[in-house]
Amino acid sequence: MTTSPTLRLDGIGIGTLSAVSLSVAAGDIHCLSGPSGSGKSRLLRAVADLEPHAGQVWLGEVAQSSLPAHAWRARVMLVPAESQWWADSVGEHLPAFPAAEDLAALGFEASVLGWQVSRLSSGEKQRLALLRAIAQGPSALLLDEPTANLDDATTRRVEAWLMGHARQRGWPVLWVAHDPGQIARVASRHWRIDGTELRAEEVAPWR
Ligand SMILES: Nc1ncnc2c1ncn2[C@@H]1O[C@H](COP(=O)(O)OP(=O)(O)OP(=O)(O)O)[C@@H](O)[C@H]1O
Repeated sequence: MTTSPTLRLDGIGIGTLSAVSLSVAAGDIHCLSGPSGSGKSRLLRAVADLEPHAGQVWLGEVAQSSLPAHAWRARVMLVPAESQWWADSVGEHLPAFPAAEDLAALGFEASVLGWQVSRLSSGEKQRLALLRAIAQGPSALLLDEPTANLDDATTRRVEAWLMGHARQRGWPVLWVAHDPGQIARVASRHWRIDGTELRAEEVAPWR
């Protein structure tokens, strides 16, 4: 497998969405928007092999259907809007000690690893879910409104951090976003769900 694969959706059908096709190149970020309930999260779940769907997803030369679901999900990593936590402390969810620069970029010190999950705010959970996802060593990222609970300054920091990692590690990223400003800042392409279809939208020319 190549280290910097393209993520390709080929005729994905799920819920009311039919035959969604798009390609996200390595290191590139595409944003996905659309009205509430239009199917953004379900589309990401289909790409992550968490819901049955029509069509095929490719990561480079590897087809989703050729791998067990857990192996696919380890490569094509979904960070859902609401993260799940199963152990008591933050550190128990991480496979290794995170890089100091990643902790700092997300606004944490190393002591966060000893924090109880029950004390985390929504925004802390959201940032730590991102840290946990990248710690698994994915090859592609699916982000469902990853800054929804964050203030403006923190949002900008998280955007810069994600963009830097996507570029450096060659991840294709599919990112659900509602804010046109965010889409203009992070995305090279913008797809909008319109009924049963996905439409390409202009990305702001001043980007
Ligand atoms: N497993 C399922 N089976 C059937 N319908 C579902 C299932 N999961 C979600 N839905 C429905 O599919 C539609 C799309 O849901 P989805 O969560 O993808 O919306 P969304 O575009 O992400 O919305 P929002 O912006 O509000 O988060 C909704 O009407 C939802 O109720």
